[in-house]
Amino acid sequence: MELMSHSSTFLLPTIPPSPTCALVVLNQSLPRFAPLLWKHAQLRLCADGGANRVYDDMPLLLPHENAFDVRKRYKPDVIKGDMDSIRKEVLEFYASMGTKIIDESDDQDTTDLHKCVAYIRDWAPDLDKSNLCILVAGALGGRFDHEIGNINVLCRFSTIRIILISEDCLIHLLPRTHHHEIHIQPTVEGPHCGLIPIGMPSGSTTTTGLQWDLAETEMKFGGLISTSNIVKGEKITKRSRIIFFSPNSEQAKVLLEMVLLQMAIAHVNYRDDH
Ligand SMILES: Nc1ncnc2c1ncn2[C@@H]1O[C@H](COP(=O)(O)OP(=O)(O)OP(=O)(O)O)[C@@H](O)[C@H]1O
Ligand SMILES: Cc1ncc(C[n+]2csc(CCO)c2C)c(N)n1
Repeated sequence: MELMSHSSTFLLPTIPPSPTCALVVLNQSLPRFAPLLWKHAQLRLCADGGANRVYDDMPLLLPHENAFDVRKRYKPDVIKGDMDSIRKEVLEFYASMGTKIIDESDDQDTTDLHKCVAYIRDWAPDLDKSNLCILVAGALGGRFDHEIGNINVLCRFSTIRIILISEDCLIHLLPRTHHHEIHIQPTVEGPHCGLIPIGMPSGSTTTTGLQWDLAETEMKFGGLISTSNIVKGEKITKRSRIIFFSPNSEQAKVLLEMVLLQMAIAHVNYRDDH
């Protein structure tokens, strides 16, 4: 089974050379490091009411700059959704600046995030999907039905790397088709993390690098799931690693949650000069 590497370099101020990043902004308060994610992304989308958040919150995150200048600079490439949440003035502002508006109000069976991920998938049909990473800002910590809907998008597009990000943590799927190596960025991530089986029990999982490692352990809802786990302390200058083996192809996909260090994120963001 192939090894898949994960590393949240998009949380650091230096631009990572790869992979290609797309950003989707959802309809929740922008995390304070939103300008950094925006800088790293080659394509920026707002899911319906997410456009209100960019319009309202970006100037608040950059209080020393003129609000109109900030709005002009942080112009989404695409606004897509069923358009029942975006304000008229916001729609008109971005439309007049050349943002592509895609109204899919006819589709009331998929979420606005789903619609945006489908757009990104089709945007670069020739791009090797292992080189694409979709960052989703504002995906967690809000309404529970929306949160679960956002997690369901990870499962529906399980061959695409999608990372759901909130102010406090980020989560991504560890597909059962691969072994996984997770590089922790100790200035912004950890030490807490969780491994959560999703969809069905995870028959047998093995990890190294955690305080409570799993050794061919079954995880399932109603049984053991790995919450409040800790990445084993390594020197802060050294990148920590978790190795995660999923040897049983019948087992569930597993969600990895990494807790984000608030202060360090703020520090990264303050140093960001866009
Ligand atoms: N409170 C929330 N928590 C988590 N995600 C959210 C929340 N609100 C919105 N989202 C995400 O942002 C996207 C766009 O939000 P928006 O409010 O425009 O959606 P919506 O479909 O109009 O929601 P609804 O009609 O259920 O209020 C949603 O598809 C969802 O992925
Ligand atoms: C069984 C079922 N439950 C809920 C909805 C409603 N719904 C799901 S996604 C969506 C679009 C939100 O922008 C809406 C309204 C549905 N269609 N089918």
